[in-house]
Amino acid sequence: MTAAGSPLGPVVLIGAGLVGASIGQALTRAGETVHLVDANPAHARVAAERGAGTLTSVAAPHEVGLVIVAVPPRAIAGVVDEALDTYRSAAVTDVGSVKEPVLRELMEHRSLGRYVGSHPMAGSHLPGPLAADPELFVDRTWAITPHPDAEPAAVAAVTRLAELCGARVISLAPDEHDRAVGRVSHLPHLVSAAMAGHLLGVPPEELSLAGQGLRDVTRIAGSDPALWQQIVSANARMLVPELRALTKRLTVVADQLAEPGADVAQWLGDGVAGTRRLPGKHGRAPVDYAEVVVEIPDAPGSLARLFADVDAAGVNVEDIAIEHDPARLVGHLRLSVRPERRAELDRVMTGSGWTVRPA
Ligand SMILES: NC(=O)C1=CN([C@@H]2O[C@H](COP(=O)(O)OP(=O)(O)OC[C@H]3O[C@@H](n4cnc5c(N)ncnc54)[C@H](O)[C@@H]3O)[C@@H](O)[C@H]2O)C=CC1
Ligand SMILES: O=C(O)C(=O)Cc1ccc(O)cc1
Repeated sequence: MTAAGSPLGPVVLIGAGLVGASIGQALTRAGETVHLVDANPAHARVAAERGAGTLTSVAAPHEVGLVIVAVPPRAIAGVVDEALDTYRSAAVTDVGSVKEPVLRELMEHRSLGRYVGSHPMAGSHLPGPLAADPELFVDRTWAITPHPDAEPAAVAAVTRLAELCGARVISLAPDEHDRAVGRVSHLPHLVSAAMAGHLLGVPPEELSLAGQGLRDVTRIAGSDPALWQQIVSANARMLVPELRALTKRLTVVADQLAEPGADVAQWLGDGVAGTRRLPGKHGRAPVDYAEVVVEIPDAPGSLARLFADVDAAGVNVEDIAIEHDPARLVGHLRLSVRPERRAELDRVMTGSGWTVRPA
């Protein structure tokens, strides 16, 4: 196993899908040797072609420093179990979205000093190695969930893995982790799926009125249902009470609106207060950014020209979003900037010939 700060040693990555291949790319870029293994040989091949590691098998399994298991949740415990037997001095981690059930299953039949669970809090709605991105984890949180018997060297190796991927590490007990991600990741997924599923009953002529708000709320519902079925069922213990509490919150507003002259300002105000509790960029306090919306023609080179003009304005852009106009061949680029910089960006963009729309 590795000491803090030194190379991880040969790494074996089992599961070269979205998360696995992204980790492989980041580690390979950092100079580590990564051996790729996947039940689907095409995934391993694509991941290798995209710079996630090598398809050659490990010559000396006892020299492997770290094994990373990035397979779907249901397969994790079995694969970790086998990896602990095959790679007899390696630290072994998994990147699954739910930690406690995997630990409980493993603890039933073996000692686990070299196993430390972990979970990078970044992903995509697209599965498989074609969607992999070596930058996926940069500045994102990576939870490490050591159990009481975890060896310090194994914890150090997994911490180093997260750091080499550019992530910020936090350490949590497995069930604390599951409660937290149930609230901030799995419940939002179910809410998004509920809203999107509700659209099945909305006629197409009404859907043509949809704006960015509906797209924002339903974006994550487009993720792989086979993966999410496994995630939410593994974390059902934490999710069921949260779902019931959220259902009550919806019932409150339905009951209020059923009364003539209903006042739901307090209920909506709680929503505003909730958004302000989320940490801002890079974990800093949230800032209310101002927005400048610029119309962009759907033509090659437009975005590059636009960004060159934004750059010339000398205004730091904190976030961007692109919306497509459903009726015309234009897009709207929404630039978030600090409020005191909004007027200057508006002035420079208008002066450079761009159409600035009301935000
Ligand atoms: N998709 C996301 O946004 C995130 C997912 N995760 C977790 O990461 C893990 C992987 O998820 P994704 O990369 O999104 O899935 P994916 O479907 O893109 O990749 C999973 C890979 O594992 C392979 N595989 C399946 N069973 C295997 C086995 N028994 N042995 C070897 N390979 C096997 C599949 O062929 C596939 O290439 C899951 O446990 C998930 O909970 C964690 C953070 C984010
Ligand atoms: O849910 C989120 O906020 C994401 O950014 C994507 C994601 C999906 C599944 C995970 O286990 C972790 C992260």
